[in-house]
Amino acid sequence: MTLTVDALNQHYGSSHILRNVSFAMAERQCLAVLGRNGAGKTTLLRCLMGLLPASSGSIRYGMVELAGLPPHRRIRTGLGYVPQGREIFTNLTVRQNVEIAARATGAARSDVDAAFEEVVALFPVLGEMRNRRGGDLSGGQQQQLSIARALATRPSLLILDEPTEGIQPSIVQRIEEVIASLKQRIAILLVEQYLDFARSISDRYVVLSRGAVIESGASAEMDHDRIKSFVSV
Ligand SMILES: Nc1ncnc2c1ncn2[C@@H]1O[C@H](COP(=O)(O)OP(=O)(O)OP(=O)(O)O)[C@@H](O)[C@H]1O
Repeated sequence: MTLTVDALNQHYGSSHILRNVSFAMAERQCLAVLGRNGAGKTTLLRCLMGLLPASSGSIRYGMVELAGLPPHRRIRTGLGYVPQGREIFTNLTVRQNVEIAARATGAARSDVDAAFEEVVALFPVLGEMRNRRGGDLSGGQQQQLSIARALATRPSLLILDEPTEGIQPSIVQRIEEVIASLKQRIAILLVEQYLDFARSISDRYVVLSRGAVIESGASAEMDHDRIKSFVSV
């Protein structure tokens, strides 16, 4: 299914944050969203998920208009979300975190077991830690759990907000491998500070600056130095 964002605007009070943001991404495509801190990337993702109300504009996924739908309905249409800062349930076990996500999409018990085994195949550490509380995991393990939880809803479009931010290098590599392995099976919308990874994994990119799309194109044709000048502080 195609995601089509058209003339999306968002305000925090009187601050106009997203300004007529428009882009489209095809089924199974990977889109990198680039931009400096404060450019509006997280705000864009939260609007896509329905966690923040957009002021105007359209977000269509396939035939469904998402604008106005609550987050759980967007998840049912196929959107999965890995928020910045992970936001796992710290008092629940690893297994319960995944289970809650799987059940949110109406999965039966056997599907929940299958969903858990699938994410353990991607992130073996989560199998070893299945009975630990989320809050007792390291930051990198929590990030893996956050990705696992999003995958347990079986998304056709996975939206990730800086999944490798502040994570130790060995785990960054595992996370990058998993994202790469998902590519071409599902669509991926990735906010990523590491330009090299963003460029290598994505098919297309958009650059946000002060809440507006100022550049977009095919990642293979990305001019590294030019884009770097847009995204570095
Ligand atoms: N709750 C809020 N109330 C008011 N303004 C906000 C709020 N959250 C974010 N903003 C402002 O909206 C703008 C966009 O922020 P956003 O977090 O979307 O940027 P970002 O590109 O994701 O940056 P970062 O990489 O730092 O997360 C910033 O100017 C920020 O100060």
